[in-house]
Amino acid sequence: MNESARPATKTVDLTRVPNFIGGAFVEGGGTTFENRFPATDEVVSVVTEASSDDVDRAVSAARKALKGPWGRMSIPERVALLRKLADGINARFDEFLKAEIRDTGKPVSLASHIDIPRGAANFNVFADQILTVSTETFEMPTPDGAGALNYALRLPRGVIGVICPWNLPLLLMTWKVAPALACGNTVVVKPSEETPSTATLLGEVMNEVGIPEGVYNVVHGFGPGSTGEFLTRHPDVDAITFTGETVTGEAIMGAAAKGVRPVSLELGGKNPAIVFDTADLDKTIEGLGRSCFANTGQVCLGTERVYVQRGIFDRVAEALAEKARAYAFGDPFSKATSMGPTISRVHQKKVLSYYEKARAEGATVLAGGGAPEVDGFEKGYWVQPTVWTGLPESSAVITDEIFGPCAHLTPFDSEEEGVALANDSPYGLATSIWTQDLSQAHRVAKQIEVGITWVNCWFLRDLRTPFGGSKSSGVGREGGVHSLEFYTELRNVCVKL
Ligand SMILES: NC(=O)c1ccc[n+]([C@@H]2O[C@H](COP(=O)([O-])OP(=O)(O)OC[C@H]3O[C@@H](n4cnc5c(N)ncnc54)[C@H](O)[C@@H]3O)[C@@H](O)[C@H]2O)c1
Ligand SMILES: O=C/C=C/C=C(\O)C(=O)O
Repeated sequence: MNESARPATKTVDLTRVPNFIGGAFVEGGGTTFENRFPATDEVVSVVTEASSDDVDRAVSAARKALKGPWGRMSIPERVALLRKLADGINARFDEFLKAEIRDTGKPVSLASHIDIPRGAANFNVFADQILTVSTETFEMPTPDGAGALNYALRLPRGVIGVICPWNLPLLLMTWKVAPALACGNTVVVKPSEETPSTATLLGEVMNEVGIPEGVYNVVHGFGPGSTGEFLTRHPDVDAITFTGETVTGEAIMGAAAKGVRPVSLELGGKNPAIVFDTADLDKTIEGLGRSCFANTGQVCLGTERVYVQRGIFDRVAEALAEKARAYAFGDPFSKATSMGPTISRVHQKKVLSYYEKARAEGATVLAGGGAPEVDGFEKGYWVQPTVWTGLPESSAVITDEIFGPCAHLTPFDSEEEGVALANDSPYGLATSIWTQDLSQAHRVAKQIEVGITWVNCWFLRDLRTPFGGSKSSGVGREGGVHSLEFYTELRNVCVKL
């Protein structure tokens, strides 16, 4: 037991979700708002919104922690605590799992294999990374012949504002918090208003393992005119890392400009898949089935545009439609359920509005196109996995990020045409290329204007690799040493010998 560990606080009451500031759970000074279970529309908790003063207290607690034991810890001491955090989440796996499912409605089969394991693993990934990172030195000659030595110091940036989305709440939050802490920073986290629970529960684990108070803080609320904006405009926040919609990223980049704070932005996408006629059809359909429909299509790396070489178009279209029809809706806590609802009534209506738009524009609906009736869960925010073809590339269904379980298929003839279609988007986050001609794979991968390209696979993640978007899909890269580049600042020291 870490001697600095404080006794575990009583299990936090997630039916009235508090903020977590300076190591203590506190009611927010703002309003309260409801948190609903997306499968039934039932209110599962009330969340206390942080006020501007609460955000200020959280930033002050984070600043103070930098000057306390945390700021004096060695890298091995921080690493030991990061590993305890991973262990602490795993020790309470079922609590995190239940909280994540209640907030998101995602099936237990998904949350238990992706969200919670990765939410814990991220701490070990960056514990490893920080132990092996090096800096640089240069010897230089000087006129007097004695020379000089230059060496770089890698220092924490300070207080990091962390703003998270609702689609992979724990995973995407610790994807930022883990490297931030590994580098010796402190954080103020603003979870999505849709998914407050797991970030709050992590506060308890922070106390259990002995993370000093103020290192990790959680403030709940919304964006504009609320907690998110209070945080990004707070003058004592040294850097901001954000994952969410592109339009939000633009607002946050603007807020960060005052005080010249660095930002890391992981933003929206409208990801293409390019299927060549040499593709292995079984592997391609398995991969596209996941990339189009996983997490009810609420994955930033997911596919919403599928370009298929004409010779195999009909086979791919029918096989993908069959995949869409095979999903089982139902109780997210049941292992038999393979697709959950969307996150909210608002998002469900957004997705269904595109389904209507496609129908109105004369799309051929190969599968889905509406909302399913789910026995016992009639009030849930359900949408059908949907496959279309026949729309012009100018359709909003093909240009806008829908963030639902839907994809439009377009045939193409030449490789050049396939590449041009895939690149015809202001977004540039991810793509997948399906071909057994690996020369073609390498040639095409170099031309697609995205941050991440998968060949004959999807969402295969080596966490040491650079992760991020090009064009309107982001600024910067996180993952491996790239996260350390964002969460530290390099200082060069030149010593005259
Ligand atoms: N690139 C990636 O790695 C990645 C990963 C997951 C999700 N996303 C994107 O996130 C979006 C879905 O998530 P979302 O709906 O939660 O995104 P969102 O932009 O609506 O909200 C994200 C977070 O930002 C906060 N926020 C909103 N406006 C703000 C403002 N003006 N100032 C400060 N904070 C503000 C929200 O409260 C929330 O916590 C999709 O576009 C998806 O593509 C991207
Ligand atoms: O919805 C977006 C998913 C992002 C996934 C990661 O950031 C990751 O796998 O580290």
